[in-house]
Amino acid sequence: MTAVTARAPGKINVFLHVGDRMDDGYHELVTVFQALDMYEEVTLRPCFDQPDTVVRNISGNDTYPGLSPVHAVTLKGRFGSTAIPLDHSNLAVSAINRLAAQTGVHVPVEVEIEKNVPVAGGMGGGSADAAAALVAYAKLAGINDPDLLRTVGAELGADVPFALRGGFAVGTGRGDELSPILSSGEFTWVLATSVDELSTPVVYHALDDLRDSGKAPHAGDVQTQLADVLQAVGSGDAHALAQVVHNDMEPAAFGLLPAIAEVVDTGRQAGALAALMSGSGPTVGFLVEGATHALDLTVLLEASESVKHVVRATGPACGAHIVTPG
Ligand SMILES: C[C@@](CO)(OP(=O)(O)O)[C@H](O)COP(=O)(O)OP(=O)(O)OC[C@H]1O[C@@H](n2ccc(N)nc2=O)[C@H](O)[C@@H]1O
Ligand SMILES: Nc1ncnc2c1ncn2[C@@H]1O[C@H](COP(=O)(O)OP(=O)(O)O)[C@@H](O)[C@H]1O
Repeated sequence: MTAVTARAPGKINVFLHVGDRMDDGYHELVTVFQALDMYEEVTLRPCFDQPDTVVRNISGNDTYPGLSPVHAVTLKGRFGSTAIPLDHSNLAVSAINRLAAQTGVHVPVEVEIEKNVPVAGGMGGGSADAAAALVAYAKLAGINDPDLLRTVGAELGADVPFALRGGFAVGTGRGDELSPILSSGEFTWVLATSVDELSTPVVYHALDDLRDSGKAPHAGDVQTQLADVLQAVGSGDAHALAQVVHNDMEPAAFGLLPAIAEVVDTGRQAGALAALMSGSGPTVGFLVEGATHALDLTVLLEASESVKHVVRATGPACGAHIVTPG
């Protein structure tokens, strides 16, 4: 049995409408995801040579009382030096634990995660780690059940089903109920990551507070806006999409981190077709016309003190898939 590598994409929400908080604490979303060609890569190396008696359940929690198939976790890649958990709460480890527990198939592995999506930036890097780990473990363990991967993915996080699917899709419910959208074109983004991080639940709570205190409007009817977004996506025209991108979380995130609004202004003044915070932020995506436009904008954004990295990406990109063996 040889090593298996799978990739899963980061994302930007080109449209993010946040409904009111539901009884389970989650918010009902109507979002349009676009997968970007920045991929997390998860490699699983079987390690049968290590005797079972020394296998430790690195999950060490009550949910998976059995031994975890995961012996070790390492990180690499452009964003691999960022602090993320390497225990049972790592989303790739959690994905493997859940899939092994659900299927009863236990293949001992070492996990390597190559992080190419900015961490805690609203671009779904952790969700992509989970999606890639699910696909890689399924391949290694001979589990041929896409529905099970989707179910386990949704248990791990609302964004995981989209990382599995990729492309363009409307997400409803928690964002995990997906309907694919056809698009005829390719869109180019320049993404400015922040020197600061934002926690997703903190931004959702801040939006609730703004709404409860009357400082932000409660969610209204979304159908017309959504129809416009679907038409723009279908046209493949970046100028058309630029007119309709929208993110309800922006006022909450800008309140928590005013530097995001400054970065948005910098990109707008530099001629971006549109400026849009990705998900719960703080990464800002700028829609551009193509490579030359992207380069000009990159130079200007790199001069901003609030910007950590500037990354170019195009979408739509494909969902989680096996890279090796072919
Ligand atoms: C905001 C979005 C937009 O795509 O993306 P990110 O900014 O995280 O990338 C998502 O809704 C994030 O999805 P994901 O990060 O997978 O969320 P989860 O792990 O399931 O949930 C983390 C927390 O976010 C809040 N949450 C998440 C989804 C949702 N529809 N309503 C919520 O209120 C809840 O407080 C939950 O406890
Ligand atoms: N593989 C992972 N396992 C567990 N946590 C992760 C993983 N990758 C990132 N994180 C953590 O999850 C949180 C959200 O990160 P991430 O998924 O990158 O961003 P976002 O939710 O904003 O799209 C951060 O606290 C980050 O440190």
